[in-house]
Amino acid sequence: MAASMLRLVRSGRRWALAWIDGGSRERSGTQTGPTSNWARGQSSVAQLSLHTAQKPRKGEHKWAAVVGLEIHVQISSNSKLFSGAQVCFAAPPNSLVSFFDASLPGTLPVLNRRCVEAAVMTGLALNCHINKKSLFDRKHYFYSDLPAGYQITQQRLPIAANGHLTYSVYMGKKRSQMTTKTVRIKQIQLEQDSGKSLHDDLRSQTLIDLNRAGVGLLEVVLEPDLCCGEEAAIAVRELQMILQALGTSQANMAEGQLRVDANVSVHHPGEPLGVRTEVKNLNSLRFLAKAIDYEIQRQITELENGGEILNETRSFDYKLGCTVSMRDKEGKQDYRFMPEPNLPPLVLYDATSLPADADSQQVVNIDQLRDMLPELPSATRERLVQQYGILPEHSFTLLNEVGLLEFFQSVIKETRAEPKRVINWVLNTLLYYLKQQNLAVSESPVTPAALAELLDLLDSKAISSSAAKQVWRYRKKSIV
Ligand SMILES: Nc1ncnc2c1ncn2[C@@H]1O[C@H](COP(=O)(O)OP(=O)(O)OP(=O)(O)O)[C@@H](O)[C@H]1O
Ligand SMILES: [Mg+2]
Ligand SMILES: [Mg+2]
Repeated sequence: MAASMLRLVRSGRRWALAWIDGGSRERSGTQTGPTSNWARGQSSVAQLSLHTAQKPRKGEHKWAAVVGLEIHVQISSNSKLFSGAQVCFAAPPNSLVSFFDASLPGTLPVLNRRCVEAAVMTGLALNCHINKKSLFDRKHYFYSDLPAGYQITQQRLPIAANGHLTYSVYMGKKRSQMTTKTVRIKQIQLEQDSGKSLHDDLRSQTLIDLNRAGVGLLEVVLEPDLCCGEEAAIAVRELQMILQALGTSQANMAEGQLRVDANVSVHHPGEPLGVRTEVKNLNSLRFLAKAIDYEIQRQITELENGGEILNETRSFDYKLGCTVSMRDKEGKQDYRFMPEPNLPPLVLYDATSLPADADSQQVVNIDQLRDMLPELPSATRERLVQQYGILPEHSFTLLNEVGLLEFFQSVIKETRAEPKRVINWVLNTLLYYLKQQNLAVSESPVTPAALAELLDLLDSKAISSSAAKQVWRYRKKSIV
């Protein structure tokens, strides 16, 4: 035991004293021995030891990434969560601000029924338990675009909890096998959005726009069940389609109606989860996937080089393609949660609890909202497979590409050709071409009617398949 040292090492969020002998393996006072999980390397010191002194045995040093998302969804509503001020994207700064939104003393919150209904419908669509009683809390922090100094949210008892979201990914070596996966939903809470800070670098000043202050948000908190950037992006895309089908949010990421905070950690399979970092405010699926994958790689490299992961908040620099530290989270952020004194508990009803003399305008009835749920993307896909005999993976593509399902259905309506032939042309010819040209479906130079006509000619054997391809090439050239 020539070079033994007592070092402070980290295990998850805790610190402990451990012996490091000769840089090979650490021992702690409570758990010793070569097979102890704790000793096998949660800490950065242990990683360093294993890497410098011993060559890892095959398969011993695999890392697993763990990703949990917090998704902020702007509710589609004409007015804000607690005030009558209008909600509108890109209105002139500070033109949509009520006294309450600006936190003038003496103003009180009045809960927006539409936002509550949107939360219940979203919760039902995501297989959540809807709490018939939920509570509002104040979450305090200082930021110049938060005039009250706190955000009203649902910390203790949210409106919905314990749901799940199902999504499908391509797996296998050739990525040809579609697998259905599930991510658990911890909770959905109603909360206020903050205002916006506009930094004017020329004059070294920050301007505040309170139009967004108080807009109703749903925070959808996912359990840490995802494993990489691509999977996270697919799950968020599925959620986005569900919200759009419900009409509870337009969920347009470019307009900030859906923003994601990605929590990322790495650990060795079978060992406790690692320390997480949180990459804030990702507003595109591409950046979400990139930020997560970058962060996973950064953490692995950091740990393998003997460093440690701090529980910190980071942001994604999309120009450089990397994440950068914003602030250390651990210990510093105490939100001093307290019950919101100006809002009573939010009570919802269902058939079993609805009082006989209840005024339907004054109560929110969960069963009534369940009956109003529209067809959700998973059901639409199943219907398409059944109705048209197309492959399940084709039904995914039809829904994923904005406007493609409508295009496909318009062609179907106007042609005698078999749906299977239509789907082949829509996916392999039209979509392939649009992707090459970087065009949206709505920008397609070929209309559904033109494609239907072409497929009719093909169907009636008036033209051969190679002639149809020629017509296609000519048609798109003549229009572009
Ligand atoms: N070890 C971990 N690795 C990756 N993600 C994790 C890990 N532990 C928790 N998470 C994820 O972190 C998120 C925690 O979100 P939550 O809203 O509960 O708390 P918060 O981030 O501390 O608070 P805030 O809302 O202020 O950001 C969840 O999405 C959860 O799945
Ligand atoms: Mg959160
Ligand atoms: Mg968070």
